[in-house]
Amino acid sequence: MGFSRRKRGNNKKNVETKAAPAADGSEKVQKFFDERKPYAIIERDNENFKKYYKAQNLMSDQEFEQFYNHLKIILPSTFRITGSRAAAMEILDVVEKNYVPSMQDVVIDGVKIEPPKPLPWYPDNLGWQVNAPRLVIKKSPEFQKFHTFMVTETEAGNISRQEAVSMVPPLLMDIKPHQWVLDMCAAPGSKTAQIIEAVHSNDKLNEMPAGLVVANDADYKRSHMLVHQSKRLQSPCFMATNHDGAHFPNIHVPRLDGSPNPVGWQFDRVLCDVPCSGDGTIRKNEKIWDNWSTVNGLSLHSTQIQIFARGCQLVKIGGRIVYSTCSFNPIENEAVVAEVLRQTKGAIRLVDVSASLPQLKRKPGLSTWKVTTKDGEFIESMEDIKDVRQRKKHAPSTFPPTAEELKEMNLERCLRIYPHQQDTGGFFVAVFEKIKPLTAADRVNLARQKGDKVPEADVEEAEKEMDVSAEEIILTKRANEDAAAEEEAVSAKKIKIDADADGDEEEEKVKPYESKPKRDVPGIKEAPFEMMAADSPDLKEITEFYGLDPNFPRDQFLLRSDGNAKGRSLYFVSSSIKRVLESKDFSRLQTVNTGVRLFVRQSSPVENGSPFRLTSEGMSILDGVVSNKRRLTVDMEVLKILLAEAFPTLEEFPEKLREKVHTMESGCCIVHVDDSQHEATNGQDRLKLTASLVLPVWKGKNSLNVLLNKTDKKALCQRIFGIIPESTPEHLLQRSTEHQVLRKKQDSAATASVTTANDDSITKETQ
Ligand SMILES: C[S@@+](CC[C@H](N)C(=O)[O-])C[C@H]1O[C@@H](n2cnc3c(N)ncnc32)[C@H](O)[C@@H]1O
Repeated sequence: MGFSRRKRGNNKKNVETKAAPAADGSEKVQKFFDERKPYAIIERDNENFKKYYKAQNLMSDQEFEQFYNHLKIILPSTFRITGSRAAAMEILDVVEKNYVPSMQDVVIDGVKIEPPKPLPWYPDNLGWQVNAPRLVIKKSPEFQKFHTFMVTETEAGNISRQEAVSMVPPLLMDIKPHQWVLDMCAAPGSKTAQIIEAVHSNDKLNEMPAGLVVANDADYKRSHMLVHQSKRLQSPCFMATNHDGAHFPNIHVPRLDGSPNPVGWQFDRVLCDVPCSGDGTIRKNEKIWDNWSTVNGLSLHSTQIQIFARGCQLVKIGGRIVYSTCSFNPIENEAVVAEVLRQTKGAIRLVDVSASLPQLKRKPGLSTWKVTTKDGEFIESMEDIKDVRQRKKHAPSTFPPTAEELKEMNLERCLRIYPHQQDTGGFFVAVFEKIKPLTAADRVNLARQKGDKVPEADVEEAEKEMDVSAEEIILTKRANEDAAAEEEAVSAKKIKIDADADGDEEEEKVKPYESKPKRDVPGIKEAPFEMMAADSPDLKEITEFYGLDPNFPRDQFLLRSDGNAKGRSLYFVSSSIKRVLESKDFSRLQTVNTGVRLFVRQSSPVENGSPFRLTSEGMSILDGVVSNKRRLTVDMEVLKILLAEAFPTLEEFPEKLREKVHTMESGCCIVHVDDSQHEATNGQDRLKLTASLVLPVWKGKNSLNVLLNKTDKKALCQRIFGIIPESTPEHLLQRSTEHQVLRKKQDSAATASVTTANDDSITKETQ
């Protein structure tokens, strides 16, 4: 039996979509999905897919039918509530108390629509599922209201749309705040976001985590998606890099105690969420029904092994490495796991995670599977491939392990998650621990850790490993650039790979990694990373004006000058990121971004003010270090004015606040919102703040203006007060008296000067 590759575009047009009945009643809701697109161009059926997976013996025949039918049902949407714990709990409170109760009894066209519900296995109810197609949203005011809330909060970065099963790997990494974590194939970054949150999970104790997160992606353009992701999480412990994961560079990192002999950079946790054929996302990416073929998995098998094997070198002894794909295919899953277990010769072992996330339904990994050629022909061994050229290209590691090998491997410890088990996408996850040295660098690090004498031979070998790796980076780059001309690369180009199992908004499709020189990527310009001297005049000026806490580390600032000698923005990094930046090999690392922007140089000077303004993304750090000199406390009434009005003047605020403001020089300050009076006032109409809220504000001669971008301001105003902020300054100016206009104009000149591309709301609202 052979599976020929279906030609693209040979799918039947205007075929009515076929939704199979689902066992759990979701077929009722499916009706609304199907109404949405009655003449879908994709037929949800693929004989080759069905035969291939049936042959893999994944489950009983009866269950297979259930599995296959469930693939045809459109995926419910799922989301995660993100951000620091306190902020996430606040959003959760709103969802649970304001929205879910109102959606309990919605019936549309005789079908009862279930309200959003928490994913039972996701910790602290922070993962949610919503089974409401567009038609339901249109017809139900309750769902419509919730949808608007979701859109606003997603834009503000407080909610992240992510496929439920894609949330599993970071949870199984078991990350602690002090750990160093590498995400090898990270873009667009939904799992990175979860990792950053885990490293910051102790933030309520006001601790700067000792851990760090490096998010890497081989695709230069996609690696910039990680910058966006990290920016809203405001972590000084984060770095985005751009390398082929299989050749992630070796870096020496200065030792903590300052002693000589820097250590090789290794991580406590590594995630290899490798590029894969993505057939586990078929419910969302319907095109897979049309495009599916065995070629996709076979073409990626070797790349997956290389990335995972490099991950094993980069993880510390005692550390954890997680391998995952959004594919059902054993060639991309167990076969990769088995080969890397083989190659690492007992240095890593599969961890039994059956007790973790107990409510998550899963099946064990396969111990055996069927292999095909690229033409879809089932084969038992390499000898079955008659064409010599084909045989040369086929990886022997695609075949299942021998009975002897299996005894050591424990492949059943892998997790297979199927869509019909809990109405999700499909995923494969395997969790490993490094238990023995794998490289000379491991042996050196282990000996140093134990305080043992380090054998000279190991040190030399470790240095050689470093050099080989550096050389490899250059060689692979060249090889990759040349590869474009080769036949393999041409065929690879045809394969559309789903990069993202995550159900994020962007339905990104990427090709397997092909190195592209940076100059080919338009629109992306990078500034160099330069550590600032702790006693630099700029930092002295900032310290003075904002009364920075003397204990705040001034030697952890980065200057990114964007080619401007005076520098525009000051970024703050954690001490662990600083160690990396100070590595003698730092230039080997293609760093895309790091640090949280705390201060921005203003384009025009302000009389008696600081040349630097504060940023909204820096608030969580600055809140603890800016003195009372540049701080105001306001109540909810004042906050409402600040958020809802486009350009509030001082006259609108209570006298006590006005008095304090008058004593301050013009410029930036921090506003702390006090909601302790909530019960005493008409708090029932609005959200009670459970986490502290701090905002950057520009204090002008006669006005106070919140320095938030439009999206964040709108989300906050809507969430707390249920209103949309005023946004048209012209309209406001027209309404104002001559006197007010004059004064506002005076202030607007100063305020406009503090505006940057990111905090653009003020410019528009004051000019
Ligand atoms: C499945 S996606 C990762 C999804 C991501 N972990 C998330 O949760 O948002 C795979 C990613 O691997 C990247 N990639 C492909 N080949 C790579 C390689 N050799 N090294 C590192 N990344 C690679 C792709 O650009 C793609 O962004």
